[in-house]
Amino acid sequence: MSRLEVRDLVVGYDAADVLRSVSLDVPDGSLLAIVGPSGCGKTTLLRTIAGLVRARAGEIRIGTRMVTTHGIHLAPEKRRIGWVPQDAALFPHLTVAENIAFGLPSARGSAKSARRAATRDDVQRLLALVGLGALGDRLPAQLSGGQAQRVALARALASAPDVVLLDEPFGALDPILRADLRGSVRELLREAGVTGILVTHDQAEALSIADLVGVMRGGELLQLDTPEQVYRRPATPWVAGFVGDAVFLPGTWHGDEVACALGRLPADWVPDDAATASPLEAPVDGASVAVLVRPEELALSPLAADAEAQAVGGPAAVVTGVSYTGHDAMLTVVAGDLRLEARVTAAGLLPVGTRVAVRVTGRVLAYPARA
Ligand SMILES: Nc1ncnc2c1ncn2[C@@H]1O[C@H](COP(=O)(O)OP(=O)(O)OP(=O)(O)O)[C@@H](O)[C@H]1O
Repeated sequence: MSRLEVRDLVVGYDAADVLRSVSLDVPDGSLLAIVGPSGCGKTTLLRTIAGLVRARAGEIRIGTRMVTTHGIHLAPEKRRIGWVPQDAALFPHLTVAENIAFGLPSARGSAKSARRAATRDDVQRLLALVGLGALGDRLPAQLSGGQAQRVALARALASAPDVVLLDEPFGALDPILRADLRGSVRELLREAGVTGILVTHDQAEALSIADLVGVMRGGELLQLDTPEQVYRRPATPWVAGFVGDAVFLPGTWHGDEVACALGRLPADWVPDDAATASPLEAPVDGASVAVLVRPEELALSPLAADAEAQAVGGPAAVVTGVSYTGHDAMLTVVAGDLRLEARVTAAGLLPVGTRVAVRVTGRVLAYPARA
């Protein structure tokens, strides 16, 4: 178990840099999930930490060991890092137990040694840990996708790594298996006490299983925070839209309130560069801002007439669409030029055509308005 620190990492394959000064810190035994659009550099980050790609600049430290810095590039096999790829990548001619034994340092990457080691207690313990105690003699072709991923995790843990890197480990699985496996992988990593980085395309997955979430775009890490902070206080409007549904309204700043189409709302200011700017640097009164409202922050109350809407204080609107998902539903609500998405529980479902008053619950966030 070890802390992982990355400082000002710059990586490129050809002329252009693919990672641009990425810094992150994953405490001992924590799981960091990295999300970001395709091509933003997630896999490159994992490959560089693993030592498979050389950095142009920056440092990587695992515990007290510096594994990458100017003039130093520790070989991948010496980094004490386990790797779980998207497709499990098991050896087809080795049994489950032999595949796991292959990861033992004593097997030294040899199939012959792995066959000999397959009956060892530590292999049996790893098999039990990933819930496959009865399947040690099976070949990979006789496993389901989820079972194969568990074997890949056990093989990665066999070397007693300080850090495990998981590159889209659930990507090829169906949604039910995926949900089931991600819960158990989180528990297994915790039990093994290993620090982990998980790359995923699934924002909900990142928010639900990780201790920390890193949001990348164009080779930069835009935010590294707890899942709650990333969702509740995104560093930029782009992050807000990437990690969840977001409505942005134009507004003006007035002290700790904004005025926008949904009325005058209590608001917190999020400066352009949340990491460095002082929170005191709020805009001047009357300055234009972009107001973030999440769909679940909109409360809808059905109305009998326009007069009632005015009494409630919010704009009168009408429900024009319903997207039902079982436990909740997304309602499209239109008020004049304003089009909003509001998330309601199944019990709060309103039919198309219902006239409603719209109210914002809680504080909203205000970002610098983009020209
Ligand atoms: N071996 C390589 N040689 C040259 N360019 C590469 C190489 N591997 C990746 N790239 C480029 O580096 C950039 C980042 O790729 P990377 O695979 O790290 O992104 P990613 O965020 O993991 O993408 P995805 O989500 O699609 O897997 C992309 O523009 C990609 O084309």
